[in-house]
Amino acid sequence: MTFAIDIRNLSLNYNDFTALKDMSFHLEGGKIYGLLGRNGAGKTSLLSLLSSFRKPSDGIIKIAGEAPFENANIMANVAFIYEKDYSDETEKVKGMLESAERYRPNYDAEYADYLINIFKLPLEKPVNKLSKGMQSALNVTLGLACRTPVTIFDEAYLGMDAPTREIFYKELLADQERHPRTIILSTHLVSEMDYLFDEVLIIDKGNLILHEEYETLASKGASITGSANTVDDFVSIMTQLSEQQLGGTKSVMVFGYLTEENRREAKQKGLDVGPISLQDLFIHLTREED
Ligand SMILES: Nc1ncnc2c1ncn2[C@@H]1O[C@H](COP(=O)(O)OP(=O)(O)OP(=O)(O)O)[C@@H](O)[C@H]1O
Repeated sequence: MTFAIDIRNLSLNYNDFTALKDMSFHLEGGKIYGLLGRNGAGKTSLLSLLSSFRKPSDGIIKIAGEAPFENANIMANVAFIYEKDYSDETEKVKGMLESAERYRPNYDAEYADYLINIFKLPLEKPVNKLSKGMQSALNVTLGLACRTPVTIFDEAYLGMDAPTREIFYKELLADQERHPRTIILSTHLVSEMDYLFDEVLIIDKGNLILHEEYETLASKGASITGSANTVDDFVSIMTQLSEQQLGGTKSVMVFGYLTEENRREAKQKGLDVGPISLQDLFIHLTREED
């Protein structure tokens, strides 16, 4: 089951500080959405609104056509997985799984056992005695096994080592294939996780500055390299993200779709056209002006 998400003119204020500004977007659901932004951009603020942890200051949130705040029907179908403080959590891993099974209608106990096994989590250990990475693996296990129509992972990998993160990514893709839902992943590990995303949203200082399909985005930028004058001439009408020059050779990153004709022209002029990564785009789109 997948739920669509509709956000219209959404704002969130913390007293006199505006964390989210007049944000609007639509997620049709059934996909993996990557949510990117610099520190303090507003990712957790947005996700906590979607998860009904907070009420918007202004604007409308609709999940499956309904406002989620204090709406038990919607809240049971949205899971928000984030780095919780488990220092006082004396419940055993086993007990946490049992609570999830009681509360979440789509919970798959067999799949949870499988994940506990591959993450090597001890069922009989109290949660506050687990290492940080193990606590994250438990969170991810609950997030995946609950199979909620909207599942939100807010930097859920924190503390996990690289092999454990790999297991998480692999399981996420495999389970999404079997049981498509609306998954939102907020992350700073852009180059490590970009292949997971169907669509990408970038937030900067409380504004949504980009929402694109990952495939479109990947073809939307390019690096143009060659002799400085020729490069300057070629990119003069394009949106330029950054440039580097070494002697007479220059490389400019541009944002925007290059047509077949553009590419032919570049080739004729002896210019190299290379891809740019989502990480490059992200860095340049959210760079502070000097
Ligand atoms: N409870 C709060 N009271 C006041 N300001 C807050 C509160 N929570 C967040 N903020 C502010 O709102 C802005 C957005 O914070 P948020 O946690 O949503 O950012 P983020 O994109 O998740 O950042 P990070 O990547 O560092 O986790 C920041 O300037 C932050 O200081």
